[in-house]
Amino acid sequence: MIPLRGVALSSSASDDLRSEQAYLTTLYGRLDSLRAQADDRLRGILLESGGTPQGRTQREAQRAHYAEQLAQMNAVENGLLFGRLDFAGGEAPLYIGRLGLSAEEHDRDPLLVDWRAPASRPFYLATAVSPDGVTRRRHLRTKGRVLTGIDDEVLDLQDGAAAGGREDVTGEAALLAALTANRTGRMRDIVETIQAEQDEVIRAGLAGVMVVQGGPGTGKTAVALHRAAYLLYTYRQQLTKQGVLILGPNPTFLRYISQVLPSLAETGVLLATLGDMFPGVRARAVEPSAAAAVKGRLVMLDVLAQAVADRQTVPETFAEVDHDGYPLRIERAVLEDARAAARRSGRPHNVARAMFVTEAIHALSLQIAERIGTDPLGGENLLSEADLAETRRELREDVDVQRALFDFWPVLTPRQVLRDLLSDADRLESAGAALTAGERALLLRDRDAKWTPADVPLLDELAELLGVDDTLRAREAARQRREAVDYAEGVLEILAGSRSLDFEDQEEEILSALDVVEAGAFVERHEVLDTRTAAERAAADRTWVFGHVIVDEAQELSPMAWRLLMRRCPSRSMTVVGDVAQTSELAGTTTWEQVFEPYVGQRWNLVELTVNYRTPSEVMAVAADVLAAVDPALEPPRSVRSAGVAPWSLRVPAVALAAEVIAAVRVEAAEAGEGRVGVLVPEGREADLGRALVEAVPGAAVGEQPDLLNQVALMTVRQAKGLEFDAVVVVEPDEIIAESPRGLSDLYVAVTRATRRLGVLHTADLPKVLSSLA
Ligand SMILES: Nc1ncnc2c1ncn2[C@@H]1O[C@H](COP(=O)(O)OP(=O)(O)OP(=O)(O)O)[C@@H](O)[C@H]1O
Repeated sequence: MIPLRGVALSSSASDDLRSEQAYLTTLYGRLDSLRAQADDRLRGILLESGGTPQGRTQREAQRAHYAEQLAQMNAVENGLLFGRLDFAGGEAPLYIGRLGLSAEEHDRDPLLVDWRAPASRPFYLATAVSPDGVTRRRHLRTKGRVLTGIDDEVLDLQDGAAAGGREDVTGEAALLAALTANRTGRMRDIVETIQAEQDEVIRAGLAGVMVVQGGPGTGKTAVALHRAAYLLYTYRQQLTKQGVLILGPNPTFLRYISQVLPSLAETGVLLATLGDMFPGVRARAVEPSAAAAVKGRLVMLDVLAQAVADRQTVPETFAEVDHDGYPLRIERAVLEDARAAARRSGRPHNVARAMFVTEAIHALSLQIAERIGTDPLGGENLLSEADLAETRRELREDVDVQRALFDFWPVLTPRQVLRDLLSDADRLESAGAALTAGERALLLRDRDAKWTPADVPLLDELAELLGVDDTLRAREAARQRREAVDYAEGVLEILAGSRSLDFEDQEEEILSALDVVEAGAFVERHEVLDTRTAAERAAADRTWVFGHVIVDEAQELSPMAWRLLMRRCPSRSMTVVGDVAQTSELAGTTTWEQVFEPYVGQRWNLVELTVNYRTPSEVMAVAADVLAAVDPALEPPRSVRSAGVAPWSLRVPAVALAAEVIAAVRVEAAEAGEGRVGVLVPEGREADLGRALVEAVPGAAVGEQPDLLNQVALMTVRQAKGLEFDAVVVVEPDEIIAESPRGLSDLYVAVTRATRRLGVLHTADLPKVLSSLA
């Protein structure tokens, strides 16, 4: 590192700084002029109006293009340039940054190469042993538009060894600076210091399922996000249209990672939790994990199919309706036949309904024919085919008949079926024969209970089982269009009216809007163009098929949740990152084979990340004991650094626990300085300790969605999934273990959240797995 101030610089170092600063200034100059150009063009487009529908579509596409360009250029204002490669043999150096820039359009020698371009790859991969033609890798540090420092790595075996460079990391100084910086409550991008094993994952091809297994802190989340940016850059056309989905474990986590893609100038990605995956539902309620576990099992497929079948009913013996002044008996057998025919069609419930109605009406029309058309002389029925058709039409239009048939085979929505099922013990018993009585009891809840994330795959499955009757959809679309045309006719009438006022004393014929356009065409011209991005449209459409799906903390997803995701990604172009040692959810997985075998057989790739960038070695030594208890076969990831601070534990009297938590938070907050402190507690203590903490430390973040921007946040381990803090205080580890059959994994998650300091507060004996802290 060459500091700018404080230490006298050698003349060559200060020359370097001066010339790199000059280059940086040139880059910003170019960025400014491109930004001004895009801004001008955008303004021009916004001022235009009218034109043909095609013209408007083109204009809209241009508007979106320039708006995106501007957003991208604004996003890279900070950290535009961060690297330089020098090559052997006098080749011109390459500058690497967040965006590609050329002096002129289509210039072959770029001023700045996008970090995702193939040419940038040696910046992440070249080593002294395998330099790939690179003689020097330079990290350039900037603040705003000012260069603040330079780190050089000479990729020469001898010089590298002399400088004590490590072979296992690239850009060591820049990496350590990033890893030891205070946390801010928002994840930062790692584009300047991506490591070789991470780069392999980020730049893997688009096709197929790639599973990235790695212990805590190995950068799985970071890699997943950078991979999204890489894929969007490399396969832009395809992915901009279809969109990329990133699924994270909870809203707090999504907020935590929300800045990373925008800082990489990518915004077209849908970030969602499982609870967001059914449009119109924001499933946020918390339920006992045992209930979620039942909902996550594939046995629910039978339960749901039966719940739908149970809505297709028949009367005990018959039902009677009034038709055309006569009582009409609808026999059980008629409905049974109609039901059997509709079920045999194999169509979803709402689609098969039309067949049920047709069959029932056909049978009823024969019944009527028998009553009124029987030939007293014993000949053929007196009603002609046309009479029968007329009878069927009358039956079809008879509101009483319609209502009766609706009751026996109603149009259903997923929400209605699931709500009815989960709030009615009888329905549950009937549909849930495949469950035990205990499991059914776990599912039973109030009718007005709020949706939980585990409900979402069930809603999605029901949507498949129920289907949408296209004739109903077409009827609704036709109705909307009729309304629009009526409205347009109204508008055109007003125009016609104004003509007679304005021009009544003029001789020549003046064409009004009404003369040149009929209402239908008028509607077409004024239909609103869908200007939403693929991500926005995908969020609103349950059947949207994504170009690529990235799943984080994937070990937590249940088999039912995987079904939902696979439906959203029939191409199976997926990146799945997780750690089977950290699984908390009872319905989650502890082996990846189990997840993918049913969908892709053996056709998935497993990549492992092995270096822990988050947790220092002192903390990781504690975590390794916990991991050994989870599964002795699992290897802890290797810490890339030590923090020089020993983890601590403190036994406190039970009555003083809250006071001790507060005291520990104060000490840790002082130690953390600008950094963040996380207090991780058992679920059973969250409310009480949260209350006590907020009273003593105003502004501390607690509750369902703690705001991580606060310096101190208290939460359960489940909420802390994927997060990190400079200092972590784990409270009552034995209770964390006891709270769940996966309690040891939860404790493993808890002790691996710290980037610097770890402390444990306990009132009972320390659990054996933490005995190294005693
Ligand atoms: N190459 C890198 N350069 C700089 N920082 C990195 C790098 N790789 C990872 N990190 C940092 O290490 C920390 C851990 O990364 P991340 O959260 O992605 O790990 P993870 O594997 O998802 O962990 P967990 O399984 O605990 O959720 C983050 O602060 C991340 O920014």
